[in-house]
Amino acid sequence: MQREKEGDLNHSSDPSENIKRFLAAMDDLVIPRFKVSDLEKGSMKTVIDCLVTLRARFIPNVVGDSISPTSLIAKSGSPHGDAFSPGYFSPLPGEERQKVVTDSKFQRALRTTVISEQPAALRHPVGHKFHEVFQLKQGRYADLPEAKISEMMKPNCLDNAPTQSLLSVVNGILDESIERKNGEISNRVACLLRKVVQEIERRISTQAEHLRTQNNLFKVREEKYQSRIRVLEALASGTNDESQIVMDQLQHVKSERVKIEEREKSEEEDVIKLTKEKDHNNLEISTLKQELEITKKACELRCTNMETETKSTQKDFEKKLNELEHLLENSRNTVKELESNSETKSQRWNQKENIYQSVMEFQFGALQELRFSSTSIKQEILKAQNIYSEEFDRLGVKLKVLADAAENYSVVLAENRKMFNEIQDLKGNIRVYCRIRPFFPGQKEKRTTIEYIGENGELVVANRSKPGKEGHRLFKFNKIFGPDATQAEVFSDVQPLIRSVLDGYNVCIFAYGQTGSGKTYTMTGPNSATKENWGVNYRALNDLFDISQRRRSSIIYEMGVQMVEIYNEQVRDLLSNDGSQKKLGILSHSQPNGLAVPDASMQPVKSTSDVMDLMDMGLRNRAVGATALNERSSRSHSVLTIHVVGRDVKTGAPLLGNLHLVDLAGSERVDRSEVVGDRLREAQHINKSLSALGDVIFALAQKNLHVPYRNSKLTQVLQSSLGISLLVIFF
Ligand SMILES: Nc1ncnc2c1ncn2[C@@H]1O[C@H](COP(=O)(O)OP(=O)(O)OP(=O)(O)O)[C@@H](O)[C@H]1O
Repeated sequence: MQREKEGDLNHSSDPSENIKRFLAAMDDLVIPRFKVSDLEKGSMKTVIDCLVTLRARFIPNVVGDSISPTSLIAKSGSPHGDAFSPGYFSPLPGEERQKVVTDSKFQRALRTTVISEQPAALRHPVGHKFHEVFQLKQGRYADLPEAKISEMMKPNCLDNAPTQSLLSVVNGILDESIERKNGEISNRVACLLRKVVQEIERRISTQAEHLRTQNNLFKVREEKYQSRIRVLEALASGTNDESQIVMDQLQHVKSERVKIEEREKSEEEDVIKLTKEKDHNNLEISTLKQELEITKKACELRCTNMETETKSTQKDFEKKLNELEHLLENSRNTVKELESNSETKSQRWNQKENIYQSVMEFQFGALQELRFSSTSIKQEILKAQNIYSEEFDRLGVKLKVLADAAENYSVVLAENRKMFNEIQDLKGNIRVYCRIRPFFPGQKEKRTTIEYIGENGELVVANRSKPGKEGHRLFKFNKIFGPDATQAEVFSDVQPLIRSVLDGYNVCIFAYGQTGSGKTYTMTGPNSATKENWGVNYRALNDLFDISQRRRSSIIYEMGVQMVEIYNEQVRDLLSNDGSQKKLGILSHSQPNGLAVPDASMQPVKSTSDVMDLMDMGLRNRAVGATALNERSSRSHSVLTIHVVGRDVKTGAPLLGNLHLVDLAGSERVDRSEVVGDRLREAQHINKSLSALGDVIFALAQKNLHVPYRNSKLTQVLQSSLGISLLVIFF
């Protein structure tokens, strides 16, 4: 085919040969083909199918009917168009295609006449005759023999004659008649002329018909093309929108590309950085590898050690395993024993279970009884509840009475307090008790000077150096405690006065006597005293806190302690923490709170133990010196003052009371103590202050207007309390 298209010069001039070559080409292309006999029979269906398939193979995009026969003719370009005539390529079916085939033959006839009339005329016998007619141009048509004209007049004789030849015949006849001047034409020529003209007319009408058909076809195709154009236009407009979207996308892609480029740049930088890091890491890895190598070697060494250890351990394990197996054997034996024991135990448990079962049954019976009794108890409880509610009502009434009584209690208490203190007053503001110290071990009791101890405080002391009445002296005291009197008995007479302190009175308790006469013993107690040996101080303080605790619902008390010593007419603080021995000043006028030495430390106390701790501290600080009479003789007055501040809970009225516990210095005569120098001076100060105290007490007892407080530091310190105090003096 290609060769045919390219106008291969080797093609044969024989059409049947050409058809064979065509069919061979079809076989090469594996296209279903027609047979030569089909062409001979005129059956065109297989031929057309073959050609359609061929066309579809080589021109796949062209629809069958879109190719006009003319275009196919032009394409074929073959001068031997019998096998490849335009009609064979036409897709028109049936009659129409047949027409086209016919028309094509006509056209071919016309064309061959116009373009190359000679070869067509040569191929057809009638054409040959027409050639001969044409050759008659030099002769005359009128002179044609009748037989020849008759042959030309035969039907179908002119069918294959070229139209140009026919027209030449007509022209020739007409020219010939014009040349004859008279215009006559023979009948034979006229018949020939008519025949030729009729053939020409027939051909023209056929051509016109064909043109009409073609025109219709073209119209139909035009409409088709128009609709296709519209579709394509629609598609083109759609394509515009799409192209716009594509442009946007392209823009977006460009921006994305820029971003990607930037990212690539940063990634490149990262890559550089990473490469550096990689180098660094590689370096580290190489060092690590070296370390690893070293470690590996060490590990190998360790492994070898461990292997040796493992072997030894394995041996140990094997030994232990043997031991364990032995133990296991023992254990098995034990288990067997235990199993037999457990068997006996289980039998015992079964027995016990039976016992428990019977006990349970008994308990169940008891439970039933308990249930009965609980219901009866419930009833009793209900009864009791009723009784209780009645009782509560009655109690409420009684409680009201009690509340009323409590209202009056504080009034009664105040009255009671007043009466109590009046009784104390009646007993005397100043009480002087005498306590006789027992003989020390080794002293002869026959050498006693005490002749008589009366019931009412009379004491007769014998002075054996003086004869007669002068040898006996009578002393009168509020009470005399004999050598056998206990600490508790001594305190019992003082005890009521402690209560008065909490009622707002000032109480002074002195211990007066010679060195070694038992002042400290009476006031404090012996060294490391037990509760039984406690002196007046401890017992008084204990009572003070006890009573204050009992009264806390009506009066709240706060207590503070001061402890000073008067040594050589100088006042020192015994409770100072810094241990300073600074001299303290004394206020000349009595203060409402009873504080005569304001600069002395005031330590708040909440319990007896607090005070005891402070007293221990004070006693340690107290100046103690040795004399011929007593190794532990104190030559200073110690004054322990408990300041009590009370506040009535209801009224808020304040209460101020002071308790002075005074352990006076030894009152022995100077000549007897056989002291000189500093000791003599100490003794003189002591005697002077004791004498001043005696004067003050005498003036108070006599109720003198003038009381000489200013004669000693001792009386000055106690001035605020001595005037309105209850005084107790122990001799
Ligand atoms: N009633 C008593 N019963 C038993 N022992 C006593 C009694 N009174 C005092 N003593 C003892 O007598 C000794 C002297 O007593 P204490 O120290 O109390 O005398 P003092 O008058 O305080 O002497 P100073 O003036 O030196 O302080 C102490 O050993 C004491 O235990």
